[in-house]
Amino acid sequence: MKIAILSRNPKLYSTRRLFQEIQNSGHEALIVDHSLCDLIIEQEGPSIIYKGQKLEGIDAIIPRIGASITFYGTAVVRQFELMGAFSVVNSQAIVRSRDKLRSLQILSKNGLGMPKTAFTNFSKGGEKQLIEQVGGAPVIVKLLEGTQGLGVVLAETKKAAQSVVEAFHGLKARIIVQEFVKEAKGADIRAFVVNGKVVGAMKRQGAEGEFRSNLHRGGVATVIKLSRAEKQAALNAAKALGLDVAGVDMLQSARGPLILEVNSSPGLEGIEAATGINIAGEIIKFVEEGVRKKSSKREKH
Ligand SMILES: Nc1ncnc2c1ncn2[C@@H]1O[C@H](COP(=O)(O)OP(=O)(O)OP(=O)(O)O)[C@@H](O)[C@H]1O
Ligand SMILES: [Mg+2]
Ligand SMILES: [Mg+2]
Repeated sequence: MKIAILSRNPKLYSTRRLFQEIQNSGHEALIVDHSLCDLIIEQEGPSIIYKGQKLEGIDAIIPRIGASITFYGTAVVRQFELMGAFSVVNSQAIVRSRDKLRSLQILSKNGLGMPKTAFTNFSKGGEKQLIEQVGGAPVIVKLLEGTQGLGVVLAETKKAAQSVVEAFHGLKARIIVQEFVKEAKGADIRAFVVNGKVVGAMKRQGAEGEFRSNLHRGGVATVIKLSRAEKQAALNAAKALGLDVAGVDMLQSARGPLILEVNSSPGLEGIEAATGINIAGEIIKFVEEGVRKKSSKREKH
C-alpha cells in the first residue's frame, strides 16, 4: 500500500512515528504537505498537483491538519477522498470537530455529558442572565477560537464573570460561557479512539494552582484506566462527530464524565509517552482495514 501522511512538518513527533509505523508494516510511506497541494477540478475528475507533479496511486491518507489551515487542509482531504483514497478521518468530520460550538451542539443532541454551556450574540445587557443560565459564578469563559489553553478564563465571581464577558464582546470576540467543573481539580482525561476502540488514555494534571490541564500550560500526563462510563462516553463522542480517529477530552465530575472537546488530529507524543502503547501502529492497522474494505467494495460493484 502507498500511504500518505498529510503534514506540514516532517520533524514533528506524530509525523515521524506514523511514517515509521507505515514502513514497519511493509508499506510505502510518503509525507505530503497539504499547503503545497494544488487541486485540479475538471470534467475528467479531481486530481492533485504536488511540487509540479500529479499525485497518483495513493491508497490512503492520514490527515494531520493544523487548526490554522482547516479550510485549505480539508479541501485537500476531500479531493483525496473523491480520488478514491481512504482517509482515516473524513474531511467533513474534521470541519465539524474544529468548530467547538457546533461540536457541543451535536454532543448535546446525542445526550452526552458536558459542562452546561451558553452562547449568545453580542447583545448588550444580557451578560448577567447568560452567567446565571449556567449556574452562576464561578464560570469558565472560552474563546471559540482558542487553543492550547489560551483563551480560557476562570471567572471566580459574578462581577469578574460579567466584566470578562463584556470585555470579549466589546472586542467582538465569540465566546461560550460554561459551568466550572470544580471536582475535576485542574485535571482532564484524554482518551484516544481508533476505529471504535479506546486504544490508550491519559490523565493530565494542571500545574499547582492552575485550572487548565494543557501540557502546553505545564500540565503533567500519566496513564489512567478508564471507567466503563468514561470509555463509553469517549466512543459515543467520537461516533457522534463521525471521527474514526479522535482524541476525546473529558472532565471527571460528580455526575460522570463530561466531554470538553473532540480533536481530529490528536498528538501522539504525550499519549505514547504516558501509556507506552504503540498508538501510531493502531492507526496503521486501521488504515489497512479501511483500504481492504474499500477495495473489496469496489470489486463487488
Ligand atoms: N468547564 C470547565 N470546568 C473546569 N475546567 C475546565 C473547563 N473547561 C476547560 N477546563 C480546563 O481548561 C483546559 C483548557 O480548556 P479547553 O480544552 O476547552 O480549551 P483549549 O485547550 O484552549 O482548546 P483546544 O484543546 O482546542 O486547544 C481543559 O483541558 C481543562 O483542564
Ligand atoms: Mg483542550
Ligand atoms: Mg483541542
